[in-house]
Amino acid sequence: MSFVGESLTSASQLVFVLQSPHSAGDFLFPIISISQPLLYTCFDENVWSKVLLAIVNNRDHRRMEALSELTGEGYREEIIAGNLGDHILAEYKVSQENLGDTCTDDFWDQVQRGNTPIFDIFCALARDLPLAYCAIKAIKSPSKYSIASVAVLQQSSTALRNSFNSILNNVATFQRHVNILKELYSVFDRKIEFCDGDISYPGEESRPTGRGMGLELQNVTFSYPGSKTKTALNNVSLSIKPGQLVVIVGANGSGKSTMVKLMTRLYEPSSGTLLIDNVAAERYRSSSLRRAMATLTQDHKIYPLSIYENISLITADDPALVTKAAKQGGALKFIERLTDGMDTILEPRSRTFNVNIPSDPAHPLQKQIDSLPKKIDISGGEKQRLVAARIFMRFNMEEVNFVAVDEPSSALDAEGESQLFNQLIAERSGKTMVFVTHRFGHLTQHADMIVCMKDGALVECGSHKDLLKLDGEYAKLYNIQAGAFAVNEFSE
Ligand SMILES: Nc1ncnc2c1ncn2[C@@H]1O[C@H](COP(=O)(O)OP(=O)(O)OP(=O)(O)O)[C@@H](O)[C@H]1O
Repeated sequence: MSFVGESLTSASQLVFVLQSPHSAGDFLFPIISISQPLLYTCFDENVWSKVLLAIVNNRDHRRMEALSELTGEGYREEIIAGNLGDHILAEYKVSQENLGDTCTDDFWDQVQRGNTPIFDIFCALARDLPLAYCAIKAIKSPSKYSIASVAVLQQSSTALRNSFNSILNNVATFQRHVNILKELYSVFDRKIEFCDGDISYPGEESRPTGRGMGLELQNVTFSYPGSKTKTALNNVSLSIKPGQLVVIVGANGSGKSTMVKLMTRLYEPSSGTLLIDNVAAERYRSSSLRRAMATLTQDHKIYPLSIYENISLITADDPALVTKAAKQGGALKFIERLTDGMDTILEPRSRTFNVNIPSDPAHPLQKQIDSLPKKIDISGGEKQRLVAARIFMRFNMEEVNFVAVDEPSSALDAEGESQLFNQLIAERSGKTMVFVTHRFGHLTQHADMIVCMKDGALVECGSHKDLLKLDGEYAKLYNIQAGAFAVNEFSE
């Protein structure tokens, strides 16, 4: 309908121009009038009218994109806890240097820049050609063009108004750009609320502890930023001795993960104190403290890098160590099944731009699209094994003496879970370990201490036997799980 409407409008305008007393019989004028659209149609290099596929295949550029994605919200806690910031930055710089002068601008910007302004200048001139034509005619025969000259004047004033408008728009755009620049530089004025200490861990002041880390929470209360009324932890005091295996249990939302986040210094207590090896935690330089910690949580993500780097990113580039960690995490079998093994990128970042490509699978560009690297799906449990391998990589390092494991086994099968826990326990060689779990069977009976949480408070603390005798919250949770097995046995 729109096409028909436009065609009718054009035809009637053409008839009007041809019948006009000033241009009767003058075919040049209507041709001049439509010269601009004709120029565009014949000579414009318009990508939208083509069938086109553009692919970013520069390895370094793709790596830079993947690394910069790691600075996003979703990975933040993990990157901070793993002390990965500097490493990612260094890797990014290497790729940036490899990239050299290669342009990284968006595809459309590059196409735009490829056009010289000459064509646009011709088109702009063509737009004003009818006006110039009328003016020349009016000068040549003033008596004939007295009314037309008024029209010309009116058109000139319209043109003047348009150009003035564009100047004002430019001023507004300029102001907007100045504001964006100001915002950019205001980053330097941001106050960092997290206070970093100035002694390294293990420092001279921290007690020599062998291989484990001693942690003590003294009357710790914590509310998440933004939730002013609800406290996630309420006046919690707990002492974990170097080398102890501690299991934290409790109902959903009782504050278990929060406690681990405070111990690993992802958050600071709102009040109360955290002592690490008898020294206030905030006195340590956080990077040195985190080098001594390894955390495995349920939220760990797969990085958009190769499997090898997913395991080794944090530490050394040593294939033997990476294979050992993959084995310990229970990931080696499924990695070996993948065509590219350790080099597989599970979630590759590929940038493509396609225009007007028919969905016909036989079309050559459609075949190209199909041959691009795709996301390789692995199961939730396999992902968790991969993340576990990453933690083993850190775990195997001499300097790590505190390991926090926050319910990483939700997607693991029973065998995978028991292997993971057994490996961690067997190889802990004196490291302090804190496990958060809902499944009691494997861990609580090995634990030196069980901490039972309820509504943000520490309600019970002791060994499995002690807490069962107490017949309180822990016994209630334990009996629910034990009862489930009893019912199953009975029904069989
Ligand atoms: N990022 C957050 N912002 C605000 N509130 C939060 C945040 N994370 C947790 N909370 C709240 O803090 C309380 C304790 O949460 P936490 O995750 O520590 O519980 P949990 O015992 O680990 O639970 P689950 O067993 O479900 O993992 C909950 O009430 C929860 O809603």
